[in-house]
Amino acid sequence: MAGADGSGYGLSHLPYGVVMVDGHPVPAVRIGDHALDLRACHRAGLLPGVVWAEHVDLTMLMMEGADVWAGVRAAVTDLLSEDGSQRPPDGALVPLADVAAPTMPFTVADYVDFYSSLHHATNLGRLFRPDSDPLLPNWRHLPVGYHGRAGTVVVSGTPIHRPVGQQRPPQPGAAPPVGPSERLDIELEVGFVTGGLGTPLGTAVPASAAGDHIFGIVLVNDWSARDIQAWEYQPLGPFLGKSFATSIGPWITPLAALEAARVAPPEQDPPVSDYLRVDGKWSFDLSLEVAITPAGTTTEEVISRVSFADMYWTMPQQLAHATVNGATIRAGDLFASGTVSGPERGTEGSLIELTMGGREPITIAGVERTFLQDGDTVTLRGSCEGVDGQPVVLAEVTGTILPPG
Ligand SMILES: O=C(O)/C=C/C(=O)CC(=O)CC(=O)O
Ligand SMILES: [Ca+2]
Ligand SMILES: [Mg+2]
Repeated sequence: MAGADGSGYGLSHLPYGVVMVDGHPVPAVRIGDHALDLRACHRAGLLPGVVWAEHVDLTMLMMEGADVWAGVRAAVTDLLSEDGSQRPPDGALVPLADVAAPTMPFTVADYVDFYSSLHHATNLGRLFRPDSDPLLPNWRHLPVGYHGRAGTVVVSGTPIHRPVGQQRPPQPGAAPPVGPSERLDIELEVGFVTGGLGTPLGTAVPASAAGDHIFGIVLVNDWSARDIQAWEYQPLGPFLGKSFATSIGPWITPLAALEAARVAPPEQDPPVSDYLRVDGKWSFDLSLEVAITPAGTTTEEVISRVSFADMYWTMPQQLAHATVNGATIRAGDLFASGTVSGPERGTEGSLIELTMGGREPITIAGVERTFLQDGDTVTLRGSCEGVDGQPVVLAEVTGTILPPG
């Protein structure tokens, strides 16, 4: 479509989301600064699949499975191409400025967060467990993860209340204080969302079949209260320190839009178990960044830039691992990568790393920070190249910190 080239939302991208049409949420595809109303296109008989387009979000499109996703993408590409065989129905192309704020694009079924960056795991191991090896013995053998809270996954733009919780006592044996987190942090992550009718209980998804199950990807901010986390997490892992909110982008980038960004994953040493072996270019060369606008200013500064390409564990390995015990996956399951950090200073995906555990404040837009203050706004961004050489811009994820609710 005219004007979409160069915007990050051209014909080679076509991410899925939900927009409000006459006060009703409808599935849509973003093209430039417009949304294509997929319900209107489906009602006009222009898109495959059965009833998904009448649903309030993308969950039923996700359930339709990979053949319908490919068919919808081909049909939408044709509708939006200058030389396509069909035109969108009248009124189906809506300026984004005319639709309400970003809407949650799907109903999150289950939410898992991995820990797949070697650099992040090493940095956090040093900070949380200074007296042991930073990487625990399992780390290079399986993609470590935890189950998060699906109901508190929110769309970009949702304000985030500072969590209250129990924290480590000032000295051993003293009562733990309860109060607002003073070490509120972010985690820069990339998540993938699965689709299909659901796998039967007791069956595993082979790593080689992952592509059939992955609907698309979104940027994720796994907000983390480090003081609550540090006191609660042993022996069962993060709980309330991360369950208060997780933010995702409003537009889901289809896997098909990432073909030109595929790169070979880093070599894994020692070799992994058979069920975790996967061939092909399953890493993605996405350029990611974290920007903060400190409270009381209007100036945003980028505090970290990192590539997603050298994550140690890949999406097919994460999916194969999450199901090797026979656990099911469903449409709308969200699997986040874990914090994306690189090896150098300035490539860390969290404040706890950027500030060495809060010991070395950084200056953001002229303001000193260790952890987040009320009124700070955090924005995550990501992009790569599309198959036509045009940019593919992942929907940004933003959130402003509010005092405890
Ligand atoms: O090492 C730890 O105990 C804690 C790690 C995290 O907080 C990170 C986490 O949520 C997983 C990730 O984002 O990589
Ligand atoms: Ca995380
Ligand atoms: Mg979270």
